[in-house]
Amino acid sequence: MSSQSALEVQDLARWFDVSAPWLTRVLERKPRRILKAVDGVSFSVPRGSTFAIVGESGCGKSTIARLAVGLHHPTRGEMNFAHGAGRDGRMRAQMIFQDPYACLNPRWRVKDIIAEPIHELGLRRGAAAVQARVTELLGLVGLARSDGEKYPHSFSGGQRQRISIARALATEPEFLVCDEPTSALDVSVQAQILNLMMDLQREFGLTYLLISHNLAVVRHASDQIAVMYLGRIVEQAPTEMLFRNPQHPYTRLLIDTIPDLEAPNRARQPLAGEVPSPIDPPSGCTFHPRCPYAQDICRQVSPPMAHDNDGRAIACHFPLTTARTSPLAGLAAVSAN
Ligand SMILES: Nc1ncnc2c1ncn2[C@@H]1O[C@H](COP(=O)(O)OP(=O)(O)OP(=O)(O)O)[C@@H](O)[C@H]1O
Repeated sequence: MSSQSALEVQDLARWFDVSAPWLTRVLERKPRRILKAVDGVSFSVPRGSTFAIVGESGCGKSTIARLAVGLHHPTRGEMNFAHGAGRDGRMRAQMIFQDPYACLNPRWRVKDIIAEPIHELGLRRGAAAVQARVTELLGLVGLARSDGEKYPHSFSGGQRQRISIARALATEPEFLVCDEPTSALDVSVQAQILNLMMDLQREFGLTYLLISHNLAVVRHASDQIAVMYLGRIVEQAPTEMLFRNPQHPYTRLLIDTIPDLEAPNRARQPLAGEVPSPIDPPSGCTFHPRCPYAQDICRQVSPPMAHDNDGRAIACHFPLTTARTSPLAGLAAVSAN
């Protein structure tokens, strides 16, 4: 494992057995059904950086987040953190969820919620030291000492997310897995929480795995983006490269769904159709039924992942080259006639 990496993921897969119960299967002659939520994903996350995973609902993002914090075990492949379990035997990866309210005990005061992991892990000795640390953590996330006396229901969604960040920081993590941390929040509050996360990253050298269905949300917060479709990464690149020159048709279509204030009249191809079921995925390239460029080979052969020297990886038989980034717009213009 490279000393620069905080996390290396190699050929990671997580399958779920979604078959009917055994007796039903035998009596009704139903086949076993396997859902490949994540199927052969590889990436590495440099220390102190933010690696975002984006894609539509059901593509496997949350399953990767859960694998990262040990809530799922891989069916195949590996996920290695640089720090391992740490010298003190504890994992330094913590998770921040979409719905902070569901993760905060409603009967506990905020100061007790934040103090619990400090006490559990023995990170401070004595009530005064724990209390001082709680006050420090509240300050770090922009809350007042007096907020510690209140219960979670007294806070807005954004403030609750600040509380769950403080609780995560209480464990002194090196790695935070953030699963849709802002999607339950108003747009203005989303930016505040993302800015807070970026400030904390700079201050403590944290590494983030940021999961989102929304490319616009991760654009300013991430260093690299992996775009997932039906359990696989279809394109991965440094953030600005991905936005400037998306090469997978799916990435291009996702970018086209972002309202663009600078070019509101730009021709766009809508992202048509639903994500197919991962229980019975399409043959070949699983994106082919929705792809404007699909040809016979796309229906038959799954494209391998190709890496270039600039840090881009892409799995597509017909990547959009720079000269070809506008045919989608061309198609839209043709279909409008
Ligand atoms: N425990 C499970 N048992 C069976 N299927 C599961 C389980 N967890 C996830 N899945 C399925 O795996 C696929 C990927 O789910 P996952 O939650 O990882 O996707 P996602 O991209 O995070 O979507 P969303 O944004 O809707 O959560 C989905 O089809 C989902 O129904």
